[in-house]
Amino acid sequence: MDIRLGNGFDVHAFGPGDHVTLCGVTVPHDRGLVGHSDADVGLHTITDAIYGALARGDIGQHFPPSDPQWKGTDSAVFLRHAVALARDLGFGLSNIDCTLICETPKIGPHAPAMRTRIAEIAGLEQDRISVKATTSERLGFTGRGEGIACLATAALVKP
Ligand SMILES: Nc1ccn([C@@H]2O[C@H](COP(=O)(O)O)[C@@H](O)[C@H]2O)c(=O)n1
Ligand SMILES: C[C@@]1(CO)OP(=O)(O)OP(=O)(O)OC[C@H]1O
Repeated sequence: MDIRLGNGFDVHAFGPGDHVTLCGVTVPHDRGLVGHSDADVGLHTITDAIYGALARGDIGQHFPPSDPQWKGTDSAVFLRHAVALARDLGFGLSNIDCTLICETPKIGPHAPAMRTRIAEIAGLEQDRISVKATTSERLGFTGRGEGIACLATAALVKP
């Protein structure tokens, strides 16, 4: 059995808006997230973790921020691409663990919907997907409420 682990990390800054999109779920908020795509920092991080496990670059190499065709794109497109690449290389996803880092919005109430949405996009059972959150105790850029950071790990298995 061939087991691969990958990690991901991403950050998006807050900007004007009335919601954020996190792990495929719309969360009402007093600000939005700035990005070339829909700025879904959760899905970007998970996507990068899968590319990392496969040693196939990162999200910006597959979907360059300079390319206008990705403007405003639903980040499900990126995650589906990474999962399909894994399958093409003979790997299945074993599990995903993701931690969102922000003071606000509160993630806990939305975590079940986020797990459901990631499961739909990735074609994986919900009990193989974890969405967690932490503040940074008001320290640093996340602590000052300047943006949201995310960490993720993905495990891939080739039988
Ligand atoms: N944006 C967030 C941040 C945290 N949580 C939940 O609160 C718990 C306590 O956070 P600390 O940073 O004080 O450890 C954390 O374990 C999460 O359950 C959240 O839902 N949304
Ligand atoms: C998702 C992409 C798509 O162009 O753009 P952004 O939404 O800006 O996100 P980021 O994580 O900064 O960069 C990766 C890009 O691939």
